[in-house]
Amino acid sequence: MNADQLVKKAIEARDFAYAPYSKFKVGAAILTTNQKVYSGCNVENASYGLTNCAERTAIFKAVSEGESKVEAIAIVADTDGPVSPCGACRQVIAEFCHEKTQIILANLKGDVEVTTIDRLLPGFFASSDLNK
Ligand SMILES: O=c1ccn([C@H]2C[C@H](O)[C@@H](CO)O2)c(=O)[nH]1
Ligand SMILES: [Zn+2]
Repeated sequence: MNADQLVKKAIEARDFAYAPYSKFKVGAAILTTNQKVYSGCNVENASYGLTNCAERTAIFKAVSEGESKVEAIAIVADTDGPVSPCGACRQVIAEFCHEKTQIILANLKGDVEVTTIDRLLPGFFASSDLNK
């Protein structure tokens, strides 16, 4: 599964976004080190703060099925440039990625930026920071 294919999966997942409040639909798809693919969309709630972003939906689906090593993640929204994941999702991605995990930021126009967690969230809090 290459980057283009993963973006396509994210676009497909975006169609399932439950975003009646913001109307801002987001899709995500991840490829695990075992070559499994999991996708997700944002899921909003009338109690707005309970909203779950697309990236976290996809990652939580994978982890809850025993796949917790992310090799690549694609995120897509209808933005001017490649979508920018929120801070909470950056921290969750950091938990399950490695330093070379491809983080593919895209939009519906076909703009694509491939980046890494060190660029998205420098100095992220990690398990190595615990118990010091
Ligand atoms: O990277 C992002 C940014 C926002 N959202 C969702 C949360 C909310 O449902 C809507 C507007 O913030 O977009 C995501 O799913 N991923
Ligand atoms: Zn988020």
